[in-house]
Amino acid sequence: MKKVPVLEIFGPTIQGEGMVIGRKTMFLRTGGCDYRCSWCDSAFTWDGSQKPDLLEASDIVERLEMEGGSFFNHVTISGGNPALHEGLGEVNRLLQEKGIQTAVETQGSFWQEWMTEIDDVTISPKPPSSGMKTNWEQLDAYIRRLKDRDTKKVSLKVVIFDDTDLSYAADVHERYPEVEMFLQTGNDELSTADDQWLLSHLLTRYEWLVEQVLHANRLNDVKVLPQLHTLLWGNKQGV
Ligand SMILES: C[S@@+](CC[C@H](N)C(=O)[O-])C[C@H]1O[C@@H](n2cnc3c(N)ncnc32)[C@H](O)[C@@H]1O
Ligand SMILES: Nc1nc2[nH]cc(C(=O)O)c2c(=O)[nH]1
Ligand code: SF4
Ligand SMILES: [Mg+2]
Repeated sequence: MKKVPVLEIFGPTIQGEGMVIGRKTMFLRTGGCDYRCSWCDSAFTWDGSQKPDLLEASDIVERLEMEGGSFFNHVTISGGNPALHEGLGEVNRLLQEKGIQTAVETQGSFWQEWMTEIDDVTISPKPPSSGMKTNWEQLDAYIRRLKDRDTKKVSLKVVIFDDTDLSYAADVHERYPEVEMFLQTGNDELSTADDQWLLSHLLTRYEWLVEQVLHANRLNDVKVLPQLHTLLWGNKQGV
């Protein structure tokens, strides 16, 4: 079995973003990413500042159960880019065998067959402010393979920092009108420890984003969200 580089396991907490926002969940965060987003809030997964543990699927599930006890039935797999790791297929299988639902967060740049088995897939293509480029044909194929699954769901989530990002989000929405779409406030203050100040700063940015969407006729069928966990706990890791 292929081992998985694990950066952190934490929870239960609430899912702070996107399609299952507010849901009680555990987090499994893998190490390594094929992107280098300028504003990545999880750069510790790829910049060498923190070292992952290489773990077997059964050990990962054991650690989730040690951390979460009997207080969870949902696990969110994030990173880094979890889609770099074949071994997560076995983790997903073991969790679902126990009746635990699964979600994944990925930018959609790498494919794994286990992706089709995940209950809630969030694909988060990166807008111009990130400095990354979208491969549209690759994204087309990704969404095609995920959107017609029976009881399992897929959504798109674009983080917005400025007007150019908004226009990119409208392009994404027009290309995949049938996929549920979320716009998320970008956090441009990743190093402050002043939670009260950050809260009001991010709420102001959320209000700006809402205003923009209200007046954008290419964005009539989207949901606009803040990162709830950042409002509650600031830039703290592992929450
Ligand atoms: C850290 S990424 C890990 C999963 C995957 N690499 C991805 O980008 O989708 C998880 C989510 O956090 C978002 N994110 C990263 N940095 C952010 C920031 N500074 N403000 C708001 N959202 C951010 C990403 O766009 C993504 O939707
Ligand atoms: N509570 C909480 N919700 C989240 N949603 C997406 C996260 C991520 O880093 O992928 C995240 C996270 O790190 N914490
Ligand atoms: S794709 Fe995700 S983890 Fe990778 S650099 Fe961008 S935000 Fe960070
Ligand atoms: Mg995060």
